[in-house]
Amino acid sequence: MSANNRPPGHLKTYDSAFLKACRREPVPHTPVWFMRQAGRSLPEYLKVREGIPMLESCMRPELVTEITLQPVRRHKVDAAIFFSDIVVPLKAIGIDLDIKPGVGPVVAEPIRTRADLARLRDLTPDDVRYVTEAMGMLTDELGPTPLIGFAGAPFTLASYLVEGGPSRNHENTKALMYGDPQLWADLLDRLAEITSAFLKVQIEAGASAVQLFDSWVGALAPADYRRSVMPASEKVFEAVASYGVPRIHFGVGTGELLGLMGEAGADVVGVDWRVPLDEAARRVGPGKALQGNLDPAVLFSSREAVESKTREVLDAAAGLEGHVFNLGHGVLPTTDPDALTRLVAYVHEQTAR
Ligand SMILES: Cc1c2[nH]c(c1CCC(=O)O)Cc1[nH]c(c(CCC(=O)O)c1C)Cc1[nH]c(c(CCC(=O)O)c1C)Cc1[nH]c(c(C)c1CCC(=O)O)C2
Repeated sequence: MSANNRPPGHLKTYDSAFLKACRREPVPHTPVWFMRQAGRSLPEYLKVREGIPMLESCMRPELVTEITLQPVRRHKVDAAIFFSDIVVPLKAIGIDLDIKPGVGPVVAEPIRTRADLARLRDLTPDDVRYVTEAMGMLTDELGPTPLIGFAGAPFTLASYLVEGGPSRNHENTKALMYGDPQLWADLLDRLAEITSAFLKVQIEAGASAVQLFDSWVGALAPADYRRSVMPASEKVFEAVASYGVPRIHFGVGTGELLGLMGEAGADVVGVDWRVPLDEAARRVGPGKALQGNLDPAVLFSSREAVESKTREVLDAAAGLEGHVFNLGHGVLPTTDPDALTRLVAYVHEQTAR
């Protein structure tokens, strides 16, 4: 895509360290952002969210704008992540679900039969006008700081829909995947359509990059991933390829899947803390940047320990084509926000070129 037909948000942010690292170009310093950087670790977040249910807060553009900007102001991270949730597009097409505090998304009537599939209708931009509106406000406020859009990947969304809520073993999901491969494929294909439409809305509203969260796909063996999940994730990446914005792909416990997750169509592969980044680069192969991968629990230890574990991540990343510093999963709710602010400064200082 040439410079003059890039989406507006992308144009202002094109030369940011974050987008350069995603494109594997030289950077002034290693860019940093944190999954779940907006949220319960920040007192200013708890204050503005008081009395407002999670899903409702995602539908109020002024509030979404404020919450998205909070960690950028406080920590000086190199990118903002849009404040929303992976279940927002499902809610928007009429699925009866809620996000229960301390639990996660809960679906009133799980999707398990062919008849249930009919409840997953297409998502149109009109269904999520509040997203377009919030992103417009945000890209104005953020100026040269990139805004990351995101969506849940088909497998992770299917897990919530089929189980009816969070699950340790994904037994109902796997029962469907192994027991009725055609219904499973049709379900994932439906979710790929919805996810693609949701990402397109965000890119057109000004997102400079998108992240596909396949948080729970690490529960699968590589052969099952390749056969039963990868085609749907590939469809999502393909659907947004022509925009030319970096596509990030992340999951937890995905050491054995990193190569395939890159192959699915990502420009940047997110890595949790279990695989060092140099080893992850060997698994992913050339032509992709990596994102990660400090253990979020490290932030509960001493300042010296945080710095030494961060140094380990930076050393392992030294030979990478492109590196975006992040945690290996989301910020834990009781993290000291000052530890995050110090971490951003430390990575910037250690990698200044
Ligand atoms: C699996 C998943 C979900 N949601 C998301 C994922 C993928 C990322 C991951 O692997 O963690 C993605 C997500 N959810 C949220 C964001 C906002 C942007 C950011 O990263 O700062 C993002 C990117 C806000 C949120 N989403 C949620 C919160 C907490 C709700 C609150 O503050 O009341 C936030 C800030 C709720 C939620 N929503 C979900 C869970 C598991 C929870 C936590 C439940 C709990 O422990 O209370 C589903």
